Amino acid sequence: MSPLCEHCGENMKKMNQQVSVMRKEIKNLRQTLDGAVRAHRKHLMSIQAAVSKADFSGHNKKDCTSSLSAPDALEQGNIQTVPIGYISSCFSVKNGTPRQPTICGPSRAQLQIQQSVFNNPEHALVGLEQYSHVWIIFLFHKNGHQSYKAKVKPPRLNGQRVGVYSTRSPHRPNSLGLTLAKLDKIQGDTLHLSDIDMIAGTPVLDIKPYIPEYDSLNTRTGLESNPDLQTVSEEKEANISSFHLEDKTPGDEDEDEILHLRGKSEAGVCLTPPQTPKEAVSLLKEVESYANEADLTPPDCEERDKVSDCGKTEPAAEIVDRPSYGSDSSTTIADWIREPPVSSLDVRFTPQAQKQLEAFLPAHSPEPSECDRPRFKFLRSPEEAGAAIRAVLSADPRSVYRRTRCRDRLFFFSLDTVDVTCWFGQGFAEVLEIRPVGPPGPEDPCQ
Ligand SMILES: C[S@@+](CC[C@H](N)C(=O)[O-])C[C@H]1O[C@@H](n2cnc3c(N)ncnc32)[C@H](O)[C@@H]1O
Repeated sequence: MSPLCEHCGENMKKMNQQVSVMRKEIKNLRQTLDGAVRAHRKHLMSIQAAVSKADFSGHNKKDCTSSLSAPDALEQGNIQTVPIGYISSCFSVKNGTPRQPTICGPSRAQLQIQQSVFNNPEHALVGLEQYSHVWIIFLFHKNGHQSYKAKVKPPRLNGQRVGVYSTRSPHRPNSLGLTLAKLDKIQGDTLHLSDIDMIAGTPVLDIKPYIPEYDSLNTRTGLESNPDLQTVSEEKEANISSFHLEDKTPGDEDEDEILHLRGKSEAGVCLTPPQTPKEAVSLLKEVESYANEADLTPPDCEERDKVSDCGKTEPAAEIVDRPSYGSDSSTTIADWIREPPVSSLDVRFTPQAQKQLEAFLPAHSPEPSECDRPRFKFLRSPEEAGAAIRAVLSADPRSVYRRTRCRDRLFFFSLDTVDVTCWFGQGFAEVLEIRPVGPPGPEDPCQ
């Protein structure tokens, strides 16, 4: 017979059995809670990944659900890109499009920020009007195929092969392009650009202001050694961030949300493993409220940054004797960019082609639209169009294949609303015909 408890008179053995059942239940409960905490933590991470993606590519909250299924993807660099807009430009096909933005100044484009990316696309452009140039990061969407090779033959190297990463070839892993464009003006949600080398329909992934203090080594070298300049630059940066924080207008939902989330993340949330069920329950609640408010910065990111900054080791640089560029002794470029083996061409127009070009009306001419003269869409005058055509042709836009195998064939390209027909001789290109753009002709195997 088991002894009885001297306080309550209950059977001690029975009581011990009840205690051990309760212990088991507590253990189970703890495991369940641990599991729930782990699941919430995972959920939280996926939201963090989704929103940092929203921050990066312009997703808004309603679009984020699609990325929740790939929380680890971002960490591994596998992001799903979302175009912020599509280029509308004076170049409709690759053929004849300048190889770099500097080749043809009047090459104009517009970029309208998509309504699906920001509720108020024009808000994303506030402040950008203070810059004269912007970096455009885009997709070479008309590469035709996704294949790429480690070595390529840039047209300017006339058949010689170099590593793809020493070139600006469109055919590269990820098909990303980078253009420094002139920002002519911003109207609402639309950027008006010039000096571009992208064809119409190019999906744009990002825009960043061109800041010589950061982006040009010439200016950067000066900045490092000139404390006054550094102060100006820091002030400029401070102004930009305070502008972001203060210049909120009602209806600025996206910006408000991101600012709110950033503020919350500074408080952080403790994600150390719970030691007791009580801790687990309280952590669970914290995680739940945190996740519900979509607080999105990984709690350990500051820590990670510190570690990577401190532990950064520079790879040993290969010492190569490279000639410096111009007066700037800190910058070097490949010889073939400065002195390409392909020389620039003289460009001439036949009298007939010249006359045909002059018949075109400028984009904003007061002539009635029903007038039967053809009209430019982007270009401002026949002179500007002539300069653009000269610029394109003098850089010899032919592929190496065409230059060597189809030397005698006519070359066609479009610029704005103009179809250009020309031919190439030794050291020159001649424009034979200028016509308003028509439907595309049969595919030319040489193009
Ligand atoms: C050599 S790439 C340089 C582009 C950019 N400046 C860069 O460095 O990444 C420029 C050429 O890419 C081609 N191109 C432009 N837009 C394109 C697009 N959306 N898809 C495929 N090719 C394109 C045109 O033939 C143009 O001459």
